[in-house]
Amino acid sequence: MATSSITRPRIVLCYPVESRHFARIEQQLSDIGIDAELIDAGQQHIADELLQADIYCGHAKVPVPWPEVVAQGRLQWIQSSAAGMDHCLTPEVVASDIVVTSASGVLADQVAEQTFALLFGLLRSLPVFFRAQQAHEFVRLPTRDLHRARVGIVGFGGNGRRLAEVLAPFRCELIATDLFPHDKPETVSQLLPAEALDGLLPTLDVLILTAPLTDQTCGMFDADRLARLPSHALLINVARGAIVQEKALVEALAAGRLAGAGVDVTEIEPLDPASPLWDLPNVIITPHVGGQAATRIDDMTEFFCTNLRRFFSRQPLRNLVDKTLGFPRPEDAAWRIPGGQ
Ligand SMILES: NC(=O)c1ccc[n+]([C@@H]2O[C@H](COP(=O)([O-])OP(=O)(O)OC[C@H]3O[C@@H](n4cnc5c(N)ncnc54)[C@H](O)[C@@H]3O)[C@@H](O)[C@H]2O)c1
Ligand SMILES: O=C(O)[C@H](O)CO
Repeated sequence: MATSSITRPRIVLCYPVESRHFARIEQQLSDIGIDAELIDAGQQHIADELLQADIYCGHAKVPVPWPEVVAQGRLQWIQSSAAGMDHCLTPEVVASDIVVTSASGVLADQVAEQTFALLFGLLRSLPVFFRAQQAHEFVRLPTRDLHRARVGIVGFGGNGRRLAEVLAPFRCELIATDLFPHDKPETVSQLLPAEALDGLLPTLDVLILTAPLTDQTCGMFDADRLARLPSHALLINVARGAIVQEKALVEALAAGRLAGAGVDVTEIEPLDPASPLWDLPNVIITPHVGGQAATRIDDMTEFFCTNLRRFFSRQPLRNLVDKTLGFPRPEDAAWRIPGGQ
């Protein structure tokens, strides 16, 4: 882990903090006796600021000159304000000594609510009813329930676990798969290894994706895998678009081999206005807003404060990213500690 022996650390923030978040971080530093230079970079100055930063907390999707920043040798720690590390783990960062921590699970409440909205929107046929409403038509058709449904969750980290807590009271059966299938909570009937996925798919009514985008998950839902789902199944993707091959998804939905999809994320964002996904009647698209609810900045700031305290007292950081895996190992994940403290 990086050392905390910097004389006057320069901490650069690049996520949309308001003055109260800035003040909260200053207070945290003062509480632990650290005299630091705290800078709210904003996106315009991020490149210049990062060249002189010891610690960075923010999004990696901003134009960061990572090769120069890494070559400068000053940056010790990146606290990503995103859970997904796909924009942060550049080859230079991976090869460097820079410690990287993610926001895994930090946005779990927000993502669970988004998933809930997409799932119930599809189960209760809201796309059909919205269109009928616009046409002033009183259309009635059968709707579906969540209770008694079998719901698969792929990726059982911070988001998957919180989602299971939110859905369990509906008395559906929840079955999760994970690369590290440990610590099974009571919310799920089974926590299976990732390899069990293909056997699970034909038994599901709903499939929810909450895994990170990695070499292993990229494109993993191709036509063959989608075809394993029953034709009445619904697919919800609140993870990363590239986990699902969009062309295969469109074909499966259009042919009725899949009943519906709710996607907060797409292969390319923004989604191309010409994409056939827009016009499918059984699809709800939201523009990658799952983790964007207003409360996220408060939650992110609290999490950064926790890790700042741990960094300067040389305790292991929460959500330390295993750069080879592309996400934190379960033993370092914030979800293992209530409140992530
Ligand atoms: N829609 C949004 O706005 C939004 C918000 C936050 C996160 N995300 C996405 O959701 C992902 C998950 O977020 P999180 O906070 O739960 O992260 P996390 O790191 O806490 O959890 C990811 C889990 O997926 C598991 N996993 C990895 N590879 C797998 C595989 N091949 N099969 C099954 N499981 C696998 C990991 O072991 C881990 O338990 C992020 O990586 C990010 O891409 C999207
Ligand atoms: O990964 C995340 O936290 C969200 O998708 C925002 O990038």
